Amino acid sequence: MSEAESEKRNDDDVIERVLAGAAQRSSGYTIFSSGRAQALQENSVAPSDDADGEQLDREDREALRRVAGLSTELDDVTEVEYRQLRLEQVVLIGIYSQGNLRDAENSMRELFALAETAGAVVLDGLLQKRATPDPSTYFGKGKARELAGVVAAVGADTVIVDGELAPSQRRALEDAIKVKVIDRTAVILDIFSQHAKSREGKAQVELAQLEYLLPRLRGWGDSMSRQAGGQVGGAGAGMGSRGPGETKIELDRRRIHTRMARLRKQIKEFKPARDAKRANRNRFEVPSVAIAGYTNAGKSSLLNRITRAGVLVENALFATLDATVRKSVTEDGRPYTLTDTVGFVRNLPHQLVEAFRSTLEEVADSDVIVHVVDASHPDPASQIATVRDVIGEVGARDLPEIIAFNKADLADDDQRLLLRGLEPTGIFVSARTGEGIEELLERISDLLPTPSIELDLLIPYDRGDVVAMLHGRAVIESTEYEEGGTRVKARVRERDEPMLREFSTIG
Ligand SMILES: Nc1nc2c(ncn2[C@@H]2O[C@H](COP(=O)(O)OP(=O)(O)OP(=O)(O)O)[C@@H](O)[C@H]2O)c(=O)[nH]1
Ligand SMILES: [Mg+2]
Repeated sequence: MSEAESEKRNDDDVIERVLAGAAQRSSGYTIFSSGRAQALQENSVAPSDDADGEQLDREDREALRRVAGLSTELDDVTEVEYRQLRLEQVVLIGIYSQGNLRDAENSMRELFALAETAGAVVLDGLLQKRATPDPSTYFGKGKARELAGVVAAVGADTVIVDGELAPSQRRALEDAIKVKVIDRTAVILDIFSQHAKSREGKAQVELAQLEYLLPRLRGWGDSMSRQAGGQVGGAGAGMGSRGPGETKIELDRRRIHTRMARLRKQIKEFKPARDAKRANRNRFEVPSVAIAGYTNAGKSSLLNRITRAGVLVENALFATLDATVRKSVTEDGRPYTLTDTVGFVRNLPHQLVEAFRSTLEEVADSDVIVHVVDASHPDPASQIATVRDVIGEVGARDLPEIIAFNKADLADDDQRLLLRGLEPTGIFVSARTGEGIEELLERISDLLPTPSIELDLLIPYDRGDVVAMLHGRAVIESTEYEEGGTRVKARVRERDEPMLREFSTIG
């Protein structure tokens, strides 16, 4: 089989897989074991803080053990274009420049957690000092060769780059190190595709995957059409560029475009239902609290602690991908909703920012934002900044925000001091020990819009809807059943008062 033919076949597999993927992905297997979850929290393979690139390199290599017999054969390298990470043995690579080593290390740690979450086993992590990525091979030719040695030595079958790779960079790097190479975006997309539950979520993730895949279709026709460089139609492309490869790629492109169009249409069709749901909530105006924050900060755990809702908690990134709404009441009996949201992450692939705008819109709609921050994280400031950026993007910047430093049980005095400095009004809480939860609830209660208008109402028995509405949005002080209907004493919000006037027994 010629090279072009084999690539063609491979493209075929890939496209089939992505297009058919949604169904398989929903089959609901669990990929997290408690053992791995532990490793995430400990950051056991993560580089130490004061190391430079060389040390990191050495230390990590010494700490590694190769799992025999599991490495993938080299033949597989070109086999899969859109790669799935599951259970792959990976080496992480990244670059850092003068003065941002710490940042690069933190980002690397996060990539480590992302890779584990996607189901890969991380064998090594390497950071190279260079101001900008090499345009052709990302790492530069010499370093790429060294990397090839490390990869072979530890028996990795995949390299993950902490950054975004141009399709051509990825190809060149792959040719140099002889194993498949993927970037951070691909890892995040993979996690999202494994975790999306709702039909809308799945459609959005698939769309994002196809968007990502499209410019990365590898094949003869692809490189040829690039050579033809901007000439119109096929006519100027010249001899040899109109082979079966090109036809095939074009065909695939068309199929992908068709599929994408259908997904976009589907997603559009979900919108009215979502808006109706939201409008309904607005009509009944139960005040709402959104729990937002960086991925793995403990948002779902906090929601569980508050409502005992049993929301999926996992020591993994992006455990929550669909917004979960729970009801709660304040001390003085005012009902409100609590919404768990998808976690934020830096460099969220732009395809996904758009895709998850819908979940984030929940945040923009809320009355109060509880911004959960992992108190045990080495770089809380940049996590806070990332989350605030996204909050701003969805137009929720002016909403009251409560900073909750979660995992306070893991923060020592120094860390607490540092966090205090960052956010003097932040509350230390722990979903695990229960520390600070009372204070958090009080703060929420203070910030929620309060019903203050006292009403004494007599509601006819055929107006059950009004009674139900009151239960949703007012503080009910007493209910009695009289001859003329239900007598309710309640406190309501100012803006609800006019429509209740007709049932008022006073005035
Ligand atoms: N020690 C400690 N661990 C916590 C605390 N709260 C949460 N965790 C752990 O942190 C991990 C992440 O918790 P989740 O509640 O799933 O975090 P999340 O913010 O909802 O994460 P995503 O949905 O993935 O964005 C889990 O392993 C929790 O057990 C806490 O107060 N203390
Ligand atoms: Mg969660």
